[in-house]
Order: sequence, then C-alpha cells, then structure tokens
Amino acid sequence: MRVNDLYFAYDKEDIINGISFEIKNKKITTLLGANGCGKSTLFQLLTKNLKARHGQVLLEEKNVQDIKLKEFAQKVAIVHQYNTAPADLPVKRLVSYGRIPFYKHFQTQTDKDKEIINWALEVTNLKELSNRNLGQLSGGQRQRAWIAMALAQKPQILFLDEPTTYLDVKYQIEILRLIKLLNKDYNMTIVMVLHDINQAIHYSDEIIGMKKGKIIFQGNPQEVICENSIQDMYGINLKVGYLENQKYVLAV
Ligand SMILES: Nc1ncnc2c1ncn2[C@@H]1O[C@H](COP(=O)(O)OP(=O)(O)OP(=O)(O)O)[C@@H](O)[C@H]1O
Repeated sequence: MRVNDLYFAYDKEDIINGISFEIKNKKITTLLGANGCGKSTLFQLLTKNLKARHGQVLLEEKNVQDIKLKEFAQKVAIVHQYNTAPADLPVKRLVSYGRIPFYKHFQTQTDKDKEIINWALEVTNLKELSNRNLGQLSGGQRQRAWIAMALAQKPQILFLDEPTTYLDVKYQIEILRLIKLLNKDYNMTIVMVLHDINQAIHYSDEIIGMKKGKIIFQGNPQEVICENSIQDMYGINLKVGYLENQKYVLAV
C-alpha cells in the first residue's frame, strides 16, 4: 500500500498534512505519535472510511477510491479502537460477519466460509468460547473476538488501532504475540497503532512517527527510536538504554 501527498480536514484545519509513505508488504508497521496527532484519522483514510481532500491511497497501484468496498474488504480489514456489538451476540456469529464481503446474492455460508471461520476462531484461541455471548467475555477475549472477525476476511493487510488498550499486561502481550504469529505464519501485512514505545520497538519491523498530521520519521525501530525522536514526537525527555542488545525506553 502506498500513500501520496495525503491531506484531510474534518473542518477547516488540516488534520492530515501532506503525508506520503509506503507500507511494506508482509511486515509489521507501527504508528506512534501523541494523542490527537492524526493516527486514527490516517487509519480511516487508509481503509476507505474517510475520503482525502487531496492525494491518494494506492492498493496494488489502484486508488482505493476506485476499488469497490466489497473487493476492498476482501483484501483489507480493520479492528477499530472502539468496537460495539450487542452483548448477546455469540462469538461465532460475530466472527462469521467477516465472511460477508465474500457472499454472493442470497448465498448462505459455504464449506469454505465455515472452514475459514473455524480457522479464525482457532488461531485466536476462541474455539471453546465460540458459543459464548460477547457480554460474557473478558476484555482480552473480546478483543480477540474482534480480531477473529477481521481474520475471517482473510485480509492481506490487517489494521489494528490500539489493539491493547484497556488490557492488562498479560493480555497485551497475548494480543501482540498473536499479531506476530499472523505476520510470521500467515504472511499478513500488519499496520497498528500503539502507545507503548517498548512494545512498538519489540514487535515492529518498522515504526512511523507522526506529529501534527505529518510523518516525522519512518524506519527500523533500532534506528529511529532515540531520545531526540521521542522528544520530537511527545515533547518529553526520556532515557533510552539497552538490555541484552535490545533498545528500551525508560518510560517513567
Ligand atoms: N469526527 C471528527 N470530527 C472532528 N474532528 C475530529 C474527528 N475525529 C477526530 N477529530 C480531531 O482530529 C484530530 C486527530 O484525531 P485522531 O483521532 O486522528 O488522533 P489520534 O492520533 O488517533 O489520537 P489518540 O492517540 O488520542 O487516539 C484531533 O484533534 C481530533 O480532535
């Protein structure tokens, strides 16, 4: 996926301010940036939920605006920051909604759809909870259910907007390991927003730093994360050190 000179405004002021970059295929890319810098807005533009005022988002060299929503949803899936569904909706039903872009007129689930839904439940470790209602799940389990629905789309690119929000550290790591597995074992291109810089360093192949609707850096986490780039992004001085050759930010 490639982005060319993208601008977007909700009202008068541009929230996305001339952004160009490329998302590398089969890699994990993480977007970092202060609250309100435009990360979710950029995600909405990349996934066809918003339309740019200027510039293009290209998927396989085609402007996403010219790709039909159904075709787009067969290639790209997003798990939003906030997800809502009725509390009495069973997990399996939610996950099955991921197959909607593949249904032909009046068609019911095919064996292939069922197979993919089962795969999505299995890979997210939700098999045993598949008949439970969403309201009966923990925060981490519910997050996995939304990821499973996105996986049922069998996307080439999976967008995750703050997938670890509200989860305790165990569930955060569980979700990040699942994301890594989807990338390694299923060659899925992952683009996510995280707020934890250390998790971004550890789980990403590439980090994009955003500030006030612009990209201020992009590259390998070991190269781009430093005291200066953190200061630039968040306006705070934090120490950066090494532990077992791995870069860590002392975020206290
Ligand atoms: N629907 C909307 N209408 C008007 N302004 C909006 C809308 N959604 C977001 N904004 C504004 O656009 C700017 C960017 O918001 P966005 O949600 O993209 O930031 P973000 O980087 O994802 O923030 P956070 O880290 O807090 O989730 C903010 O100033 C926000 O107030």
